[in-house]
Amino acid sequence: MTEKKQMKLGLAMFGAAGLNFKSWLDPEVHLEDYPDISVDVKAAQLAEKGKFQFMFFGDFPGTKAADNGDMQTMGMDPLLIATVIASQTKHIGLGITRATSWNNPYEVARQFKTLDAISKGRVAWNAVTGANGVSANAYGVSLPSSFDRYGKAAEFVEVVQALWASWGEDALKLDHDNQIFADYDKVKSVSIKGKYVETSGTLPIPPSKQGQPPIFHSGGSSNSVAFAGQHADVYVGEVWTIEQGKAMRQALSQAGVVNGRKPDAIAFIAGVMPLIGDSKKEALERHAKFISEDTFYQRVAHVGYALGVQFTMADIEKPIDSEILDSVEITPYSDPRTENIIRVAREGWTLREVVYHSVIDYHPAAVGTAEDIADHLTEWFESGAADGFWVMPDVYETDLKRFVEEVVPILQERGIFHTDYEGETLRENLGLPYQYGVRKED
Ligand SMILES: Cc1cc2nc3c(=O)[nH]c(=O)nc-3n(C[C@H](O)[C@H](O)[C@H](O)COP(=O)(O)O)c2cc1C
Repeated sequence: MTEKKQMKLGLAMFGAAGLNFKSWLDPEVHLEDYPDISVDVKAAQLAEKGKFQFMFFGDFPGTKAADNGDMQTMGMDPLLIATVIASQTKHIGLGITRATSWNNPYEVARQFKTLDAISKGRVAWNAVTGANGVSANAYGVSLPSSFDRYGKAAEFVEVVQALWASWGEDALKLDHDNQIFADYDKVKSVSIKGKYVETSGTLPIPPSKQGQPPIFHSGGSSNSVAFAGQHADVYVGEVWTIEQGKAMRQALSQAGVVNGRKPDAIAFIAGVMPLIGDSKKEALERHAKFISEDTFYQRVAHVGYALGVQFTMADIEKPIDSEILDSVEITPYSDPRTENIIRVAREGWTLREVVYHSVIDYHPAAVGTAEDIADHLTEWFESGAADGFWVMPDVYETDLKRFVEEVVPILQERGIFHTDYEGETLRENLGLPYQYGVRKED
């Protein structure tokens, strides 16, 4: 019997008590010592207990929370948080974002190879261009056009990978008899002068257990997909329907093939917000506690905008009229969340409950019992919409715990999620080939 394909799970980590900005208000969360690294470590250990293949750290330097009731996220540097987590875990991978638009490639190469070595091959670099002008300004630069962002990103990754390979794979000797630590003829200086970045020097760190970190990438535009085709092993993206997921996977596959790679070379990881409860209603009520009045009304307006109507207060406690839903025309300019809004609304929820389904968010929600959430993941995975999921629980202490204790066992029983780590390194656990230096061919 051939083994069923296995989904990958990654935990979204933004250096807070959960993905919801109000997660700090959950009675189970104790943040008297904010910022408190032990909260992040505990979430990582919980995800490792659930055999998540990786954690995914975002990075938005320079930004501050929008509302006095919101928790600040990513105030601290994710690379440093991940370093502490690496020392307190054994298996889970650590995918960390560092944008190419405002960082320096030598610095990135050095930090990631150091952490990859320390963690014995559990690190990935999420090489994003970054689209946030506030972050760029904090680094004293302004954000260039998409063309230049991706032009620079491609050069940046090649410089980083060339630096990673500047220590020859077999340069380390540790030969006590002949007192030879390393063959330094095999440690070569890299000299690259590109249009956007340049370097001249060596990075004297031997390969980690996985050679070097795999490349993750997150974006959405065609430039981003083309960049991934050449450089990425894993793509974390925003899609709201199974059809959108399938199209994204197909686009990534084609972008890889154009670059001489195998059709399944790039794993597509879709975001999902698991809203878990003993019933759908209860899950929605719980999630509603984390949405402020202001945000709620902004989202009502947004749903109206996507559907081409202006809702009034009288509409909020009623299901959305089916005539409105029938008349919506989806065009390339529609909000990409529109089809998901319509799908949820057709289930007969009130407008208030439709909003509580997180239809106006960065990623779709899976709502209900552990079984409902497992069904959502199974359906998306088995229909080819994603190779895995970037899981965003509202609160780690409560929602992640339930996900690990209740959803993961169902996926394991269905034979679509592993029951233990396959190997020691992140590459082994993601099924990615060993790589050292700039990619040549798969
Ligand atoms: C899932 C996901 C995670 C992202 N995380 C970050 C991040 O942590 N830091 C950042 O500066 N940008 C982040 N971005 C933004 C991307 O860098 C990208 O610039 C943005 O999505 C715009 O897409 P485009 O570059 O394809 O136009 C993320 C995007 C996605 C889809």
